[in-house]
Order: sequence, then structure tokens, then C-alpha cells
Amino acid sequence: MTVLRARGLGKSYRRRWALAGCALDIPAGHVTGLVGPNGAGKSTLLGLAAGMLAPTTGTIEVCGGVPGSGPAQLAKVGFVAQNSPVYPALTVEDHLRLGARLNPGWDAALARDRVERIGLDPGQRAGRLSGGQQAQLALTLGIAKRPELLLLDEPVAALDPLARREFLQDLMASVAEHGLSVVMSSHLVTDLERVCDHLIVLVDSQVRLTGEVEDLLASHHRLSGPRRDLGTLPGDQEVISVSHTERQTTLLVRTEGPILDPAWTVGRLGLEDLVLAYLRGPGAEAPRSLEVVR
Ligand SMILES: Nc1ncnc2c1ncn2[C@@H]1O[C@H](COP(=O)(O)OP(=O)(O)OP(=O)(O)O)[C@@H](O)[C@H]1O
Repeated sequence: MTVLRARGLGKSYRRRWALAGCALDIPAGHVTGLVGPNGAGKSTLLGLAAGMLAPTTGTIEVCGGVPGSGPAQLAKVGFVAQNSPVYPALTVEDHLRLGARLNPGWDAALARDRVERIGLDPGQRAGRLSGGQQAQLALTLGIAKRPELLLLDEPVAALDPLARREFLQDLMASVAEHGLSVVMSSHLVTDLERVCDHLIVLVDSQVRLTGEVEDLLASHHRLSGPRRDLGTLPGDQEVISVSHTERQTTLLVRTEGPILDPAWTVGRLGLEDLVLAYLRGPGAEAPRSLEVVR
């Protein structure tokens, strides 16, 4: 089942495209990591999925409906925007009450347990909480809503390392127990490596890479060997990044086929290597005829 489907999706502000030509199929019941440089369009994509923004071009379907199209659709989707929006004048307890009023699937026990575990004072006004505590409160509201899809925009950026790990564990538990689907943007690739089984890489408003992490890692290889002309590579090997020293060439290539050339030493990649290769972008030492990132 697909939890998010986009076709030709684009959003422009005046003449500038924040997101363009976006095609995505995100499967339900998984954690999908959304990565990309600052300004790549991650928040825009999440805003479109939440129904906070309207597309300029194309279509987006979330949990089988049009984002933001009515109460039933709103109940299915949780969204914690960047900078963890909370109501400064309301107390922690007020937020939980509001959550219960506004969300038909509200899990009051989960919300209370989480607030207690984090150590938030229920009587404290949200405006007086630290940045990390405000983030924890916003995330608690997102999880306790018990949505089908939870959209998180850099959710862990403000959390301390232990809180970050615990939050990600909570998230995984909700995915395993309740079949929750999550799409989360983050610059912390090591965190994504721990929890994500799907990946979207956005660069310059475009989806550069998307798929199941396991498949992506299996189809990308780091090749190192004596310096050589990239024109001699087999046609099925797409060069994602390249670096040369005087004597050596190191490539990151994408191919579904095996690497047969014995001159190459083939290294396995981690998610971080893969993401960095796509983020690095064009401009490395590739010949002009070869784009470094396609
Ligand atoms: N309300 C707006 N008005 C005009 N331009 C906007 C608006 N919101 C976003 N943009 C532009 O759209 C582009 C994509 O922004 P977006 O916030 O989606 O990026 P992002 O990938 O989430 O970045 P970051 O990692 O810095 O949060 C940027 O160039 C940004 O300047």
C-alpha cells in the first residue's frame, strides 16, 4: 500500500521553484528519510503532504486522499513542522487537553506517559520550556494523535543525544506496533541510518534518489583503481561522484549489474556515503561531458 503518491508535483513561489517535477511512491508502514541541502525543498514537500501548502503543478495523494481536504483526512496525518510549534501561553497540560479535543484517535495514556518520562511539568507554560522540551512536547502531540502518517520536519535537531535516541526508539515502536508510516527530514544521516528503511534525496528542488535503502545500497558501489578515463566505463554504470589523484581514480557508481573489471577494488557503502555523494553535486573532477550527479 502506498501512503504518499506524487506525480509531477511542483510548488513555486513567484518564479522560483521550491519543488519541481516530483514523482514519489512511499510505501505504508515504513520510516522514510528525507535528506537534502538547505533550501532543497524538504519542508515544501512535507507542507504539501500535510495540506499546509497547495501544489502549483501536479498531484499529491496522502493516505488515499487529498491533503488537508477535510476532517477525516486531517485525522490521518500528523505533522510536526520545523521549529516545533507550540502555543507559548498554554501549559503542557493544556496542550494535551487540546490534543484530545482536536484528534479523534487521541491516545491520552501515551501522551501522559511520554510527558512524564521526558520530565515535563504539566503546569509549565510552553513558552517557558527550553527549545528541546518544546520539541519534545510537539513530538508527543504528533505521536499521541495516532495518525496513519506522521510527517516530521527535522524533529530531532533540538534534542540532546539521549533524548534523540529515545525518541527514535519510540518512533520505531509505533511503526512496529501500530503500522505507523513516517516521513522525516533530517540532516543527521547517522540517525536516519538507524531508523529509515526508505530514502528520498532532494537536491535543487528535484528528487535525485528514492527507494528502499537496502536496494539503493546494493546498487551503488565505490570503485577505486588506477587513474582512468571515465569514457571507458560500461554503459550501465552511472557515475554519481568521482575523484582523481595523480595515479588513482575513485568513483561512486550506480548499476544493477556486477562489477566485472578486475582493475577496480570494490568497496561497500554506508547510507552516509551514499547521501553525501548525491549531495556533493556537480563540480567535482568529472569531464565536462559527464555530469557528476544526474
Ligand atoms: N514562503 C516562501 N516564500 C518564498 N520562498 C520560499 C518560501 N518557503 C520556501 N521558499 C523557498 O523555497 C526553497 C525550498 O525551501 P524549503 O524550506 O522547502 O527547503 P528545505 O529543504 O526544507 O531547507 P532547510 O534544510 O534549510 O530547512 C528555498 O529556496 C526557499 O527560499
